[in-house]
Amino acid sequence: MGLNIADVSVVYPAADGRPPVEALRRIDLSVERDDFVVALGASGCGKSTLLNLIAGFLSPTSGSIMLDGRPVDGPGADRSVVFQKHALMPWLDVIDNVAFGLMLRGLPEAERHATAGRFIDLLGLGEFRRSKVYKLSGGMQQRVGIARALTCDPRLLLMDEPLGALDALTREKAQELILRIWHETGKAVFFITHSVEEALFMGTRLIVMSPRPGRIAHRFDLPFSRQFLAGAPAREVKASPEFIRLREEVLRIIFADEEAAA
Ligand SMILES: Nc1ncnc2c1ncn2[C@@H]1O[C@H](COP(=O)(O)OP(=O)(O)OP(=O)(O)O)[C@@H](O)[C@H]1O
Repeated sequence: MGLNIADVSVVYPAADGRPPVEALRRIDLSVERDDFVVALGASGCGKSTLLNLIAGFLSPTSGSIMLDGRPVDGPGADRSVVFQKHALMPWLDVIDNVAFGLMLRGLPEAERHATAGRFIDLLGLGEFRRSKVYKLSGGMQQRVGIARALTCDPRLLLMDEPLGALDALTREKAQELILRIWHETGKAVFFITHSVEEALFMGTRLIVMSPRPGRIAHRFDLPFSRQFLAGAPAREVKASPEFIRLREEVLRIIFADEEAAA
């Protein structure tokens, strides 16, 4: 069970005089419950295309995508997406932003506020429930976006560079928070980042993609998030010899792709 992507290719058709783009070629990937799969790779290697396929925003040109044994043929409540730009509604307060998906499902206010409140507390935003989101910092707004995604109780959380716009310190704190929440809620996660350090720290599995055509070029099983969740300080994990060795190995792969593309 879980997500199963089998032999998936995507070709964007020719448009406006531009030739077709083979964005993904023959992708095989499974994401099980409790997996935290991170996708990393040079710009244009198809990471967002892959996420959009899983979200059901896009259909594959060939191949199949199954979630819990059923074909993915459009967006669904079993998947939630968190983007770098959080697309919150600035005129609503935190709780109504977080409860928005539940409102669309027709749940009564008391019920949706009770559920939303649990995730607001989990994300450390309890005292800001009634604040308008435009008054919050970028990091807090991103936490509102994550709480909103979790409130819909998806099987799979899809995150497209969710921390890319945050400053370094807030980003590290947010990484740790997301790992704790992942651990507590047992969600499967598919996470895109451009940061090698973030990818290594957060994933249980890492796929490194290569461009033209987009494909999975390398796969790694990672121990670091579990070391952190078992009590090791994050900076200590990120400074360990094994972490640094893998970081250099992955950086070499990505630099080689960037140079080949230049
Ligand atoms: N709607 C589209 N029509 C045509 N080509 C597209 C479309 N969307 C993406 N592409 C092309 O498909 C390839 C993969 O794009 P995609 O955005 O999935 O890569 P990415 O790895 O997410 O890139 P980045 O890291 O820059 O966000 C790129 O060559 C891109 O230009």
